[in-house]
Amino acid sequence: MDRIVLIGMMGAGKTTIGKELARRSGMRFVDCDHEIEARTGVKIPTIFEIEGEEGFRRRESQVIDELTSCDGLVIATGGGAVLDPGNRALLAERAVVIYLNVPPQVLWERTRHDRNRPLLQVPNPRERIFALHRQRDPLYREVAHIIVDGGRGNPGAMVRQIQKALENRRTGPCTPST
Ligand SMILES: Nc1ncnc2c1ncn2[C@@H]1O[C@H](COP(=O)(O)OP(=O)(O)OP(=O)(O)O)[C@@H](O)[C@H]1O
Ligand SMILES: O=C(O)C1=C[C@@H](O)[C@@H](O)[C@H](O)C1
Ligand SMILES: [Mg+2]
Repeated sequence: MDRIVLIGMMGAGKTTIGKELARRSGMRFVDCDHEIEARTGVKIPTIFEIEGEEGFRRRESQVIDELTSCDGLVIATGGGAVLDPGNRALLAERAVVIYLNVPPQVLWERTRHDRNRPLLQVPNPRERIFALHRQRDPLYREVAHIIVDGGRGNPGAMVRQIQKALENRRTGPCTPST
């Protein structure tokens, strides 16, 4: 299937890894968050302010439906894309879904200085990351065809690991001939 979707928490590396994976695979990279910002002409925190999380999620589902209908794309989803059962079904059916699994402490270290994540604008953002991770980890696993440990290793090494896993899916794991 000529369509790859990256899922995982805020800060898991979906944008970083997705861009590099697309470059090396001769595919086009698209980021659902950026697509929503381009269509609305405002940043995500502004959408949350005006339309609430519910309004943002409606836009997110629309973009997921459209992008997963196009071929040749590496798609980075927003961290909450798997919350909606309809999104989960579309993703699992239409794409090879890769979960970038990163421990919450690492996610916290990567996102702590970023102001562009409305769900982290709370008195204790670290606790929030841990809670979101507990809630979402089972959903990411439910949808994923491939799970990669994204907490260690530089992005280049992770992309190679993903390419190998994709190749194994296509051809089956290599078994020694007797
Ligand atoms: N494998 C990695 N090793 C070290 N740092 C990384 C790795 N992957 C990403 N990072 C860094 O972590 C930060 C978050 O990465 P990125 O923006 O790609 O995450 P994301 O999953 O797209 O987050 P969001 O859901 O908020 O868009 C960036 O500063 C990036 O440089
Ligand atoms: O984890 C989430 O629910 C979110 C993650 C970001 O990618 C954005 O999609 C938005 O900030 C919501
Ligand atoms: Mg991103």
